[in-house]
Amino acid sequence: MPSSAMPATGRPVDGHAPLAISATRLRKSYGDKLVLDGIDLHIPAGSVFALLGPNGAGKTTAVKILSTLIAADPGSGALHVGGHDLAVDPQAVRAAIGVTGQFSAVDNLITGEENMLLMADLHHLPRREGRRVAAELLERFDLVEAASKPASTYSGGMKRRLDIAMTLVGNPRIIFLDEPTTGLDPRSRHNMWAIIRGLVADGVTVLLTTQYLEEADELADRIAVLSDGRIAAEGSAEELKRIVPGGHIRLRFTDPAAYRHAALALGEFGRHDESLSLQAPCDGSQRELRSLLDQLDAVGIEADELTVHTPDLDDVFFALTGTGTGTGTGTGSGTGTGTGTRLPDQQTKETVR
Ligand SMILES: Nc1ncnc2c1ncn2[C@@H]1O[C@H](COP(=O)(O)OP(=O)(O)OP(=O)(O)O)[C@@H](O)[C@H]1O
Repeated sequence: MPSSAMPATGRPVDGHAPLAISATRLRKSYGDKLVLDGIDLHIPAGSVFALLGPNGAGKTTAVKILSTLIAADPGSGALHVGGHDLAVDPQAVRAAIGVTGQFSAVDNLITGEENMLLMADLHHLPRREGRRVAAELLERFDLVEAASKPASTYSGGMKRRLDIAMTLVGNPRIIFLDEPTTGLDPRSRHNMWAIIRGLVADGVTVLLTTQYLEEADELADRIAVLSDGRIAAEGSAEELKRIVPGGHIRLRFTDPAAYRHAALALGEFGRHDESLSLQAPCDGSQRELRSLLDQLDAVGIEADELTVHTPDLDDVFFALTGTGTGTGTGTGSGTGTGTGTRLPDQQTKETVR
């Protein structure tokens, strides 16, 4: 969507969805450390937007600013959330949003239900309404059985669910989720994804930060890759994957002679002598695959293993940060490894826009 079609007011233009969050030239430094170097974010209502980056990239800082917890630096452009100007009416922004941070808001000393009722009190819900909302959310987040037990006895996944349920007590239409699945096991992570999808189906806008490439790929309509305080690339997962040439076929042999013949037939590229494997660039299309197999057939060689790798977000990240290739993680569908791929902490920047 062109940025000219995205006003900061939250109103729709040219039939586009209204913007739930809009930030221009968002800047933040801590002392002489520049954390956000003038980033732009335009997030349509009812969508999931992922801020993706390694430790220290500035994801939490962006969330803290947009949720009014800390101020942006002077010199930042306009910042609007829920149609409200952060500089003019932070109270209205607070009323429109819910925030689940990396550090849980759950009080471990009281029960899940008491935590929920406390939130209902904070939102000034009448007692009966508070009980109704708490019961509904405990049910929705599969916490009915645990509701009368102290939160200290909950697993990490249960605590995270309670945390989000508490965030929803005020029925926010915009939710910030700061690394919602960090530290969760694969099952809890998938449960959390289902919860997030449910929120979006209800029309809620979600800004989530994550270090997991797979999570952004699974959930987000749009993804911004934060690198060195700037957005190195932004787009849908598919758009981002198109900017990198990560596709290849990997052929593995057990017979060294067959390996050498295949290497000669295919033009000696992508040799890994130790593992007796060859890697040939391929866009994953039937035509390219057939052509490569025809070349092998012509010299009467059969590989013992053949895998097709299509570009995934690993490739995007490595291309954007110039840290090598993310080969070997997305074999087959190219959509991840099942447990989530975490970004490396160290990166160097290479702008690809
Ligand atoms: N209050 C603070 N004072 C000084 N430096 C800070 C402060 N808060 C954050 N930083 C620094 O700003 C940088 C960005 O931190 P931030 O927490 O926004 O990163 P992040 O992308 O959310 O990382 P993580 O995935 O580890 O949470 C880091 O280098 C961090 O050390």
